[in-house]
Amino acid sequence: MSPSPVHDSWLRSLLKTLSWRLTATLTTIALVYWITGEVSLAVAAGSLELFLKMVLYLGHERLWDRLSLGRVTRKPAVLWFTGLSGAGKSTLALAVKEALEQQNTAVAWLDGDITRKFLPRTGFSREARDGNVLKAGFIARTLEENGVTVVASYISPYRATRDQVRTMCDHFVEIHVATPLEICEARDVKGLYAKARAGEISQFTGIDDPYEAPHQAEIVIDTTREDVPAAVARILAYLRNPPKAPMITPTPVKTTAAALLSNPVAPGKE
Ligand SMILES: Nc1ncnc2c1ncn2[C@@H]1O[C@H](COP(=O)(O)OS(=O)(=O)O)[C@@H](OP(=O)(O)O)[C@H]1O
Ligand SMILES: Nc1ncnc2c1ncn2[C@@H]1O[C@H](COP(=O)(O)OP(=O)(O)O)[C@@H](O)[C@H]1O
Repeated sequence: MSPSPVHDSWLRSLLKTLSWRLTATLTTIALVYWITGEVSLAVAAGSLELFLKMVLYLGHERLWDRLSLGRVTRKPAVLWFTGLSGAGKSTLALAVKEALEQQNTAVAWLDGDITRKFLPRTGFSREARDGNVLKAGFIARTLEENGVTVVASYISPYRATRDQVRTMCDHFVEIHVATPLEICEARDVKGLYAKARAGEISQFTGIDDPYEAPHQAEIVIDTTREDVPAAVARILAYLRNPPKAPMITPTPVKTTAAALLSNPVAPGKE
């Protein structure tokens, strides 16, 4: 059994000991007085018990803190949201992150719009996107290895690259945000579809760059049919109760940082 990452500090145990002892001792004093009608006996019993049981309780509490028996810990996962620009990846990823935090799950959100600002060589050529997605995948799997569940929202348009990230992670859940192109274009959250149609930006996914939909995503969400709370509930239900046999059995490939660094996106290919 792996050690639990959640532990109580000594101070917390001590405060719990004091608060419990106060409650329990006052109860004892009241009971002894009720049974015997003698104040001095009630106070004597309470005082003896106060010190003896405080020591016993603290020892007992620290012992239980060392045991993982019966502790419910969620296995970390990488929830990979893929889909067209404007499909709803970021909206859903953030909502899932917040829902998991409510359940005291350690969770991190990786989003293309954010990580592109600090990851090197993140253009929109095929090679640059592959590099971008693999780097994000590497960060995701490193977080996962350290007990953090990851919600990642990347267009990640190429099937083979997503499958490569799958092999890097222990528990990869591919979530296809399958909003149709015409809806994404009508939303045009950032005005990028209009620019792409006007020829002001090129290599835009769904317009003049391909999006390869997953063949076997664990979860498919069409945001025209399912609102955010319903989709979040379905994702959480999947995590609570994943299918016994995984739909896809990847061959684990532990891509190392060194391997990623030795295969960078060639400068000028962005
Ligand atoms: N040419 C082109 N194609 C697609 N997207 C473009 C492009 N230029 C800029 N953007 C903006 O970049 C965001 C996509 O970044 P990603 O890191 O998710 O892309 S990828 O996975 O590497 O393909 C994407 O964000 P989302 O709309 O949140 O998906 C766009 O805002
Ligand atoms: N059911 C839904 N799920 C997610 N987003 C939705 C849904 N219905 C409407 N939207 C809207 O669609 C837009 C999706 O934008 P965003 O999450 O930034 O997409 P992406 O990250 O895929 O580019 C947001 O304005 C969001 O409010």
